[in-house]
Amino acid sequence: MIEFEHVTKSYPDGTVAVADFSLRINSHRTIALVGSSGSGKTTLLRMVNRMVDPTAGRVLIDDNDIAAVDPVKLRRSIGYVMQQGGLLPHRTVLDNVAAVLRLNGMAKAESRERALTMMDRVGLDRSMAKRYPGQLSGGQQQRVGVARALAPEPNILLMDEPFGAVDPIVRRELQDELLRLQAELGKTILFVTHDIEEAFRLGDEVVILQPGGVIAQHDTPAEILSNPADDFVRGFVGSDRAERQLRTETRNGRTIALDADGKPVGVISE
Ligand SMILES: Nc1ncnc2c1ncn2[C@@H]1O[C@H](COP(=O)(O)OP(=O)(O)OP(=O)(O)O)[C@@H](O)[C@H]1O
Repeated sequence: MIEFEHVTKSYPDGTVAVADFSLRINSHRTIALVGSSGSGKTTLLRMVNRMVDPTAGRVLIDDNDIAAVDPVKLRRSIGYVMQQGGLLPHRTVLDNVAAVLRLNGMAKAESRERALTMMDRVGLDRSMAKRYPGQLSGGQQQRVGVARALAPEPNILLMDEPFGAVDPIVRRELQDELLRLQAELGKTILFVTHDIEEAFRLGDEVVILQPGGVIAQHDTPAEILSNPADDFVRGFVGSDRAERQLRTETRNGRTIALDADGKPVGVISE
């Protein structure tokens, strides 16, 4: 369990990135933090592995205040996937995936074996192991990033816009892959995105942020769509948009879903 208790982060230049933010994240859940640029998402995520320390308030993991935990040790125990993958360009894929294992003192042969298994897990062919990150597609690089984060078997996975830089089709594939992995692994995932569709697809719960890390709504996707807290949320999730306003119609004996413009978007299965 991760708990933010009244955390504030102000930077020396006076910017208050997050003010009095509280949130409890239960274990084995995927929480999507979504908000526009500058709403404090990255700041909050980085508080969990102490890449950012709050100026006030506390962050607890399993009831322990992480301010008392050595930051390097903490970072090695928590998976972290960044937008651009953050891979080491002059190290092979295999060495990238094995990097934290080696830092944690695992023997070379064992770490390489574990790294290959992780590559299998995330759907990367073993033939990629000897390549360098620059020789991979954007989607493959993100898979390497996920494999590397998962290799030390962390309980917590932090993901900061991990699929933001890939095209929509690959993005969808990577989202599916993450859903599949999560069903298998049951990690506690904190996922940052500015894309509400992605948040709804991946999050068991979604936290919609306003600037300053103010929580506009924290709920399940279904609850947010059916019961938006206010106009800000309504606008953010686009519940007034034509593609969200679905109606059904029966054609050729089947029930199809149409958006507000009458465009068919799917079939209702009985
Ligand atoms: N080192 C820093 N010094 C001063 N201000 C900062 C610093 N880092 C972040 N900020 C400010 O804090 C606020 C929140 O930034 P943060 O990166 O957490 O937002 P975000 O929601 O992740 O944005 P994005 O989606 O653009 O990444 C912004 O106004 C940003 O300019």
